[in-house]
Amino acid sequence: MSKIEIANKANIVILGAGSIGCYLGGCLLSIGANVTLIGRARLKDQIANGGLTLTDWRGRNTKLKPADVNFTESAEVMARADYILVCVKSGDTQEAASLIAQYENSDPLKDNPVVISFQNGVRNGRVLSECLPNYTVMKGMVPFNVLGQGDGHFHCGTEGDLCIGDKSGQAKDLVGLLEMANLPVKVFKDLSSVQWGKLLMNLNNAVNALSGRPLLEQLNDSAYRKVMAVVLKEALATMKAAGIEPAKTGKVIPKLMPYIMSLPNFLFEKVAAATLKIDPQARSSMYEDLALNRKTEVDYLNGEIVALGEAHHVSTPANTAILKLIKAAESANDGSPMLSAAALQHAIAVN
Ligand SMILES: NC(=O)C1=CN([C@@H]2O[C@H](COP(=O)(O)OP(=O)(O)OC[C@H]3O[C@@H](n4cnc5c(N)ncnc54)[C@H](OP(=O)(O)O)[C@@H]3O)[C@@H](O)[C@H]2O)C=CC1
Ligand SMILES: CC(C)(CO)C(=O)C(=O)O
Repeated sequence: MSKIEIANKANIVILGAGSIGCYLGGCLLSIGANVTLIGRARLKDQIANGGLTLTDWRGRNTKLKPADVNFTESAEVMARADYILVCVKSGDTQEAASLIAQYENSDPLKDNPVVISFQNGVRNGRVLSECLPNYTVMKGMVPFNVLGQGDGHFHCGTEGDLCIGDKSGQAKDLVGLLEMANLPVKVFKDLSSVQWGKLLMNLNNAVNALSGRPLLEQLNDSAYRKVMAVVLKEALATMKAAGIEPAKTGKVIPKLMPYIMSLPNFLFEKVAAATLKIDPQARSSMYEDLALNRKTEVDYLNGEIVALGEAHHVSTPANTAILKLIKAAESANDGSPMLSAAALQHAIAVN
């Protein structure tokens, strides 16, 4: 079967059309794949008015007309899906799973759809599997950053290949389509170590959100990096105690990450020049959550490290402090607190 035939055949549903959902779904739509986005009215209206625009740091500039984007608020389309890409925030996974379950065995001629979690954190795949025992559930990992720019425009500001844990080859058609849409995919038998590796990178989400700075500016500041070095050291210690081996998901091997973060600027620039392909405007998804007064995923990122530390008797004061600062920012409902690196160092007791 040709890729175009596959494109016409596989029925792909994106559950949670936000930054990642619209970007993945929009890229797939741009090659003619059969995709429906399930999301909220506010985005439906934006897309109905001006369509969907996808840009990236390499110069992608894809514009989809309103009529070319199948966007719905109704979950009913899942009854006919071959693939469901779960792109909601971690706190909404349980509800997403319940919605999917409502359409179990809808089509007597087809198997239940393959469900793939394209979410951060290490729990979502498990939550979906537990709620959907009669489905094939796969873990996915999105390495790049996507930020909504308003008016149905989503910009991808960093590089990296998508990853999928697929031991049965059932994601083959989807992988073919993603690659055709210029979204390269690495397929693994088991994605757990990749997810723990990505979690290490995502520990910067909170620091970035608290700083209120673009990622590049924050990472180029040695004082913010010093905070990250401590956060990462703690995380690596908890993982070691738990027998978890995080995979390298960026260009640096995990155990070197705290050392790279501790380098002075002139050395960091040399070492990181090849690794920091970050658009000057890119920010973490947690920054976006604070800016839009939404609940963040901190419980599934730094909170995961705190929980792992508790379970394995490793103290995690820096991650605990960061977790508290994010919770305080969530309660304040006033966007990023724009904390200086000195304030963060003080909070996590770095001297
Ligand atoms: N943005 C990024 O750069 C990256 C994000 N990720 C991960 O990807 C996942 C998605 O993140 P992101 O795209 O930023 O999140 P967004 O908040 O931008 O998108 C999720 C969307 O799903 C909607 N939603 C939630 N539940 C439902 C539902 N039951 N039915 C329909 N729509 C629903 C949300 O609406 P509402 O807000 O109203 O609930 C929101 O619009 C997260 O786990 C994140 O960590 C990974 C790599 C990079
Ligand atoms: C791509 C990255 C690491 C950017 O911070 C991310 O996963 C996020 O923003 O949630």
